Amino acid sequence: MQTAYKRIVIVGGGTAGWMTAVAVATLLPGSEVELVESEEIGIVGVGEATFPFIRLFHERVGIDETEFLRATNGTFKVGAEFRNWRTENHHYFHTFGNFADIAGPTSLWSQYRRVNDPALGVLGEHCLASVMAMQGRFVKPPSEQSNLFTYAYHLDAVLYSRFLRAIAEKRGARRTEGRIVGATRRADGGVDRLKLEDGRDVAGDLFIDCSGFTSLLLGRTLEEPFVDLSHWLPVDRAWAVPCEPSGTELTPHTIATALEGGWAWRIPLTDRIGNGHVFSTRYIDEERAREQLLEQLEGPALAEPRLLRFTTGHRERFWVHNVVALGLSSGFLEPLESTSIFLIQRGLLKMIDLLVPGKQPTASAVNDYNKNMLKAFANIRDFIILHYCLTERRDSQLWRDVSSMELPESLAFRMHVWRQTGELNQYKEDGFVPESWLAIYAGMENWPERLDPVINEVPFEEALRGLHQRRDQINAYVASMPTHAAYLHRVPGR
Ligand SMILES: Cc1cc2nc3c(=O)[nH]c(=O)nc-3n(C[C@H](O)[C@H](O)[C@H](O)COP(=O)(O)OP(=O)(O)OC[C@H]3O[C@@H](n4cnc5c(N)ncnc54)[C@H](O)[C@@H]3O)c2cc1C
Repeated sequence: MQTAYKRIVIVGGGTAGWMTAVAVATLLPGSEVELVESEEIGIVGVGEATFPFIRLFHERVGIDETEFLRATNGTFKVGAEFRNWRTENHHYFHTFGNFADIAGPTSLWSQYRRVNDPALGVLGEHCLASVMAMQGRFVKPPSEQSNLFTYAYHLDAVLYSRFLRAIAEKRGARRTEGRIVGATRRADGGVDRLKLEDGRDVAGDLFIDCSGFTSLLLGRTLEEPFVDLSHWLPVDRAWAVPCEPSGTELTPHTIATALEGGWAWRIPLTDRIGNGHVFSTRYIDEERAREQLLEQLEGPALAEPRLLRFTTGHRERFWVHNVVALGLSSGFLEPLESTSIFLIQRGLLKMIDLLVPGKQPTASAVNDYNKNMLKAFANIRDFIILHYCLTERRDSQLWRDVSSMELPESLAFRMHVWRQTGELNQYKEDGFVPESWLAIYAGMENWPERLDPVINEVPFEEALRGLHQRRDQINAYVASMPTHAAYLHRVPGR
């Protein structure tokens, strides 16, 4: 049985558009799927570091990992390394791993703080995935111990769109080439049909707006207001350029290096390194930002750097009438934690779950969808701001401003609770798990003012021995793993 929306039209063929086409063609059998895109306009073509949710998405839509890695020159990602964020020459890891217990008498971080033994190194050395990143090694978690850590990927964004397109078309999605110049509305305010430049019309029952920053339907046609977040997330430009790999170790993680007016990314693929400098024109001009990026490259540039312009923020609502926006058309919160593709996949699967066959989603279900997406954006917004506001750098205006700015109330409250009580379970929600918040707090050396006395239930010597043992076990396990490059060579067809 098909859903109330027989004809589903997708506007745009970037990562968001083709992911949507695959999901709709696979999970909503009986729907007619048409994707309209303009080759002349092209796609944003960045977005190459991901979040572990991508694996769940691939599983739901039946995408095979080996085929995906081969098609996208993909590599594995266990997290990110943050360089120079707290102070210059300081670095830490935020990986998709755990730190054993995070509350109660055996809380690992609390015992680590309590025993205060310099020989134990930084807290990251007690997290398996972070040690894998530090040593450039990778294996998938054993299936019986999948709670040890999880992983995501780095991918070539252009190849990923192509790969998804081939799958979507094979599963019945139809592609229409053409530039959309407008849309006609129904009596209830929804969209009736798209108008193409050459005079053709594309009619639909449900329109998924994946048109990128132009937000053709939700922004331009329906005029849904934009919530500007640039007072908290001031970056507004990025230079992006691939370069040849230098022959150094293929890291199983992204690197984000803080600079004078923003930060630079390094994303390793099997054939090249993706680089970018995300910056704010309030603090550095475009030319200087371009120079800083080129100075950082570890190998010859493979193209001219490309400039991307954006404003951080999102639409007030994401699903209005018969239009749902996914991807950049719905909003963008800067790429520091690789959350944009995650938000697309999350919104997409939630939308599909609401399209119950034979029923129109109720107004309250749509309302819940909007609230839920708003919350997801707010949580990620807070998590990204955390990386900036804890800085101890005062060497340029960007760092002076972000370290003294007024924070969103939700974040200020969380940070207060952490400092006062060491409580992390308040972070149990979609997206970033408590361990992620702990990784940033620990990495930035931001600790609670006192430790919960309950940890004294464990004798001091026992706690100290336990920490040393765990660290030794992690080191021995990681030493037995292949390097990330060697592991990738085992992917068939490489
Ligand atoms: C600097 C930067 C770095 C990023 N890094 C990451 C990252 O590491 N990880 C991550 O998860 N995300 C990242 N993102 C976000 C990520 O790039 C996007 O979420 C992802 O690529 C999806 O883009 P999209 O499909 O929404 O838009 P686009 O790729 O821009 O696609 C828009 C589509 O709409 C079509 N279109 C637009 N107007 C018309 C028209 N008038 N007629 C017909 N067709 C039209 C275009 O042709 C295109 O096909 C980054 C973004 C930026 C800007």
